[in-house]
Parts: sequence; C-alpha cells; structure tokens
Amino acid sequence: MSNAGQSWPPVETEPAVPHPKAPQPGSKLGVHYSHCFGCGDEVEVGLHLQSSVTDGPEVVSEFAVTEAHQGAPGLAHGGLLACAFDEALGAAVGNLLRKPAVTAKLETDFVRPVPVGSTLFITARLDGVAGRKTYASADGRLDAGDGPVAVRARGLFVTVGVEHFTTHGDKDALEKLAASARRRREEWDINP
Ligand SMILES: CCCCCCCC(=O)SCCNC(=O)CCNC(=O)[C@H](O)C(C)(C)COP(=O)(O)OP(=O)(O)OC[C@H]1O[C@@H](n2cnc3c(N)ncnc32)[C@H](O)[C@@H]1OP(=O)(O)O
Repeated sequence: MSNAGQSWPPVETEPAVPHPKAPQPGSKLGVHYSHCFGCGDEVEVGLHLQSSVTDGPEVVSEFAVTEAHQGAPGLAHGGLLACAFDEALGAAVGNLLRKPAVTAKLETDFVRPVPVGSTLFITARLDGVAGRKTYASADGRLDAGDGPVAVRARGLFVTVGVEHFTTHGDKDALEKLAASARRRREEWDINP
C-alpha cells in the first residue's frame, strides 16, 4: 500500500536551507567513503551510486542495476533498492546541509519492477527540518530522469556529532580518513 496519503513531513518543520558552502548546482559529489556499499569505489559488488547537485536544490543519483543486485532472476532486490535510496537521501542531507546525519527511519514504495541492466535515476530533496531531524524524500525513475517512477522513498535523518562515529564505528578506518575528515570538519557544522 502506498504511503502517499500520509502527511509528510509528519511533524511541523522549517524549510531546510542549504549551507552557504553546500556544493553548487552542477557539482558532482565524490565518494564519501571508499568502502561504502552505496557509493564506494572499492566495493566490487556495491551500488556505485554517482550523485550530483541540481537546482532545487536536489541531489540526483544514478544507480546502474547489475546481476550482483538481483533478488529474483533479472530483477533488482528490494532491499538493495532501499539501500540505494538510503544513500541518495543521505547524500542530499549530508551535502546540502553539511552536517553529519544518520538514517533513523526509511520508508520505500516499490511501484514497478527494476530490471537488471536498467539505470535508476534517483532525485532526492530536503522536505523540512525540526531541530536535529531532517526529513527528505526521493523518486527513482527508470532509465531516464523523466522515465516512469519505479520506487519512491522518504526518510528521517538525525544530525549527530562526530562522536557517533568514533564511539560506534571503526576507529582505525576513521583515522585513515583523518585528512579528508579534517577538511570536512572545517567546512561542516559538526555539532547538532
Ligand atoms: C554522505 C553520506 C551518505 C550516507 C548514507 C547512508 C546513511 C546511513 O545508512 S546511516 C546508518 C544507519 N543508521 C544508523 O545506524 C542510526 C542508528 N540509530 C542511532 O544511532 C540513534 O537511534 C539516532 C542517532 C538516530 C537517534 O538517537 P539519539 O541521538 O539518542 O536521538 P533521539 O533523541 O533518540 O532522536 C532524535 C529525534 O529523532 C526522533 N527519532 C529517532 N528515531 C526515530 C524513528 N525511527 N522514527 C521517528 N522518529 C525518530 C526522536 O523521536 C527524536 O525526536 P525529538 O527531537 O522530537 O524528541
């Protein structure tokens, strides 16, 4: 059943205003972590999402569906499609607001099958902010930016401090990211 009839965002929000240093429309967004299953270039069977910022502001991501992503013969696995939307929504929240945030809730509507060999064009936008909570939604269209909608998603992202990652994550891997992380710390407002 579609969730289209439910109020969204579910709470009163303020407009999500992009950070002054957010990537400009036309900017390609790089890999945020090479071992990320959603975008990382060192994960052979990962989703390898490639994202860029558009007017709106929105983030458009492309996900090329391969045999590694199947659930049924020739069709994408729904959980992997949800993963693609988690990545696309997270990229929009993180890059446009320039604050670390994690997914607290993710809803997906699977509208039509996504075949192996197709490319999903995912457009993600910020719908509102309430304190540490950012609401975002996305549509995924088959094979073109104006193709038929195959998947819709919406999510709640909660802004966290860097300690979220240092406390719960892999400290060695985090240290290896120190140089780029330092650059981000200078540019992002890391405290919620
Ligand atoms: C560029 C980067 C792209 C990355 C894309 C990929 C992103 C990811 O996949 S992140 C990984 C998956 N997510 C996680 O591991 C998060 C695990 N969860 C947590 O760590 C915590 O539950 C966390 C941080 C979300 C919230 O915990 P905490 O900081 O204690 O805040 P908490 O007070 O519980 O919640 C904050 C607010 O969010 C609300 N909230 C939290 N979870 C939910 C939920 N599931 N549903 C509805 N509301 C929720 C709370 O009610 C609260 O609202 P209010 O401010 O109005 O009281």
